[in-house]
Amino acid sequence: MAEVVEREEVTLQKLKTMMADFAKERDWDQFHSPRNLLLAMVGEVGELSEIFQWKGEVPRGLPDWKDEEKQHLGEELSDVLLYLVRLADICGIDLGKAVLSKLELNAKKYPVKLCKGSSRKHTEISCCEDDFNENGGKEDPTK
Ligand SMILES: Nc1ccn([C@H]2C[C@H](O)[C@@H](COP(=O)(O)OP(=O)(O)OP(=O)(O)O)O2)c(=O)n1
Repeated sequence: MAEVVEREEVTLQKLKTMMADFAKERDWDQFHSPRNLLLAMVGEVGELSEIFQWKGEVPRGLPDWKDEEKQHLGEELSDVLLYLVRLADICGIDLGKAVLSKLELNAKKYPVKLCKGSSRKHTEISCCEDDFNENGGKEDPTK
């Protein structure tokens, strides 16, 4: 890529621009269609999965992994992120805006008081009184 971004300066916006430049310089816009990018991203998720395949559960921070293995992991995570950023761009989705909205939605779906210490899906969380509407029906916390 033409420009090297300092670590602390990385933003979704910069990654989007760098991927757009990367594709343009190579005349690869023709290949970066939504479907192609989605398949490329899923392929990279597969490569990411392969790193963990057959290892069983591994401790957080991967203390026993070699530097090369961690570097490889960083590369595959990056491939997934780069294709995701590019896919969002090509689809006209503002990923920064979308991800902040999604976090807000997640917080509504999973209120701390109902979810703390539980990994249950939001559809299985029993509603508190506030979540019932005047008809006695269950409010969808996501609406
Ligand atoms: N048409 C393409 C091909 C590649 N890339 C970029 C995005 C990814 O970050 C990386 C993917 O490159 P490879 O397909 O070579 O995949 P890997 O880097 O995983 O290499 P390998 O499959 O040999 O492990 O390059 C891209 O934007 N558009």
